[in-house]
Amino acid sequence: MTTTVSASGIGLRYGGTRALDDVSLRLTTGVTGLLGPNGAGKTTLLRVLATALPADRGSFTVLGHDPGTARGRQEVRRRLGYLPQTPGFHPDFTAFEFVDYVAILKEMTGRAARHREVRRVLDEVGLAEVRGKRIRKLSGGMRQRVALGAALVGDPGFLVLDEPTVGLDPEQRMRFRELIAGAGEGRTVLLSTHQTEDVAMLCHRVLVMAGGRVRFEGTPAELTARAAGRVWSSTERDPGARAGWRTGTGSFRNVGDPPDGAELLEPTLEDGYLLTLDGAGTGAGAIAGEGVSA
Ligand SMILES: Nc1ncnc2c1ncn2[C@@H]1O[C@H](COP(=O)(O)OP(=O)(O)OP(=O)(O)O)[C@@H](O)[C@H]1O
Repeated sequence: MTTTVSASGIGLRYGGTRALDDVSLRLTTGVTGLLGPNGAGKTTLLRVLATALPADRGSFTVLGHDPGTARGRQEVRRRLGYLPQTPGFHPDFTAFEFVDYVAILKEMTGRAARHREVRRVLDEVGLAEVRGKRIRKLSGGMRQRVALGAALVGDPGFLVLDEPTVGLDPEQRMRFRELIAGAGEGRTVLLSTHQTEDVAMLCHRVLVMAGGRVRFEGTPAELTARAAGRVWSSTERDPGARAGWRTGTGSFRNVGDPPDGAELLEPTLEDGYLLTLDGAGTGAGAIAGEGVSA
């Protein structure tokens, strides 16, 4: 598959904090998931790729354009849709007014064509009926859809979504996943999330970051396969497990290095993710702390 976005050796520090450390990646058309614990550098990476924050070192290209030059940056921005972690809504705007405002910022100056585009994206995210409602009157799920609609203005080839499903209930999340999957048809989408199910259900590729570095890049199946033979069931908590918890059936589910003769279980993507963090030497404490119950 053709590479649409590629980055090489990206580094960025905030004072003494190394937020990105030699990050290289390649994206192709479709939805790529970006997983990582709090503070891994996900938002920083997305902001760099969205040209909202300049990196200290390294380079990247988006759809053949190099944002290292003023001209290239403008070309990248024209092809970019960005849904930030906290979209800056004005709550008294209607959904239509907000998306229209974003369309103006995206250089759409012709009023009639712009309004057609605003109606098109609000339709695409299923908000045609409520486009005249004020944003403060909309549910959290609808607000996120307004933000996605705004990101889709101008039909961008590269869509950057920073934790768009956070705080949504399961039904809204499912609805949002459908929209992201639709948006990923023919587009390059980079989706930062803490939800491993988002990645398992939506993504054709996944990146795992920890401590500012990319720790894994591959398919969801390859990430899951990292936990093959490393998840097992036991009646008592296994002290050798990296993480273990009592499940609803009363038995323990353990992740780590199983003892001989252990009853192995089918791994999930989350197991592969946890073991990847453990291998990175950055997540072991968190994994044990969160996962183990006596
Ligand atoms: N504006 C800032 N000034 C100083 N340090 C920052 C700033 N933004 C982020 N950091 C630090 O940089 C590191 C990476 O943060 P970043 O927000 O990119 O991580 P993240 O993976 O998106 O985390 P989360 O999942 O919590 O959103 C963290 O150590 C964070 O505390």
